[in-house]
Amino acid sequence: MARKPVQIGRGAESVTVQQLLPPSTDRISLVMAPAADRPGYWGTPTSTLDWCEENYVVSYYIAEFSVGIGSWSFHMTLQYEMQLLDELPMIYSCCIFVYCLYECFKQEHAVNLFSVILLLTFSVIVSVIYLIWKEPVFHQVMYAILVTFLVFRSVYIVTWVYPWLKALGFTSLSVFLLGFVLWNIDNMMCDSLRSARDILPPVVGAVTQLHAWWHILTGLGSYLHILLSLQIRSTYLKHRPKVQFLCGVWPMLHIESQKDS
Ligand SMILES: CCCCCCCC/C=C\CCCCCCCC(=O)N[C@@H](CO)[C@H](O)/C=C/CCCCCCCCCCCCC
Ligand SMILES: [Ca+2]
Ligand SMILES: [Zn+2]
Repeated sequence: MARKPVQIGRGAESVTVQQLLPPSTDRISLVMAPAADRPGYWGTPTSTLDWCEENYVVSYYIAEFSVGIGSWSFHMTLQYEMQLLDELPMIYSCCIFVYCLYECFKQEHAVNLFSVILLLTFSVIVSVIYLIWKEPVFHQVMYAILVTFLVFRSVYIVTWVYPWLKALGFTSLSVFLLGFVLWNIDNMMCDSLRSARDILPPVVGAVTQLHAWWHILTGLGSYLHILLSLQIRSTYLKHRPKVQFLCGVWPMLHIESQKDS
């Protein structure tokens, strides 16, 4: 698991071990031992998770560099409210993707009220439980369940319905799973990674921020998964979708306008 903030005391009066040390200790520790967290603008972390990336080492205002508005606010501040902005939308967006992929072979404009209510209820229950029981593993398991539903449905569709979409489906899955592997290594081998960063040149050290790779790879994997969902749905609706590569590298979906058909 990611490290939980080491805290002395509770609430507003609490301080981290690092804050009790004189500023010079911080600098010495950079040479003598794995780089340590520093105090920063946003105060003591109140989030229930604190990732392996050393806090406030690059900027006094940013605890951890990251991506996306919710994730960026969480990593920048390590405040509990911002953590919710990062984590709860994962559940909501994943529920939307589950709905799309399980309802993709329905007529245009059809709405399955039962699925909508089921997924809405799931989202509300997960949110309420997570607001009361601040256990990150609970959120992670709920998210993993939703991703597993997506994986099984995608594998079914690319195996039995549209086999020509196998490459896209399995690329999306592999990229996402590679991100998950790196996320686990970052959590389990944090001390070794921090020690390595102490002796590596800064640019090489930055590449060992595996949580950042998790964000890059899940971002890419999710993008490819959305592309796959769009392909499936528009193929079903006979819109003749085609994956085209912007500048020869970036995959995008091209759908011919209705009057061309
Ligand atoms: C067939 C391909 C499947 C791809 C699925 C794509 C699903 C996309 C769904 C939502 C997109 C949002 C993802 C962005 C997440 C950004 C937020 C984030 O990473 N926050 C972290 C902190 O910054 C957060 O705390 C991390 C939580 C990690 C939870 C780990 C979940 C485990 C995933 C399990 C995968 C199981 C695969 C099972 C295969 C059978
Ligand atoms: Ca950290
Ligand atoms: Zn993150």
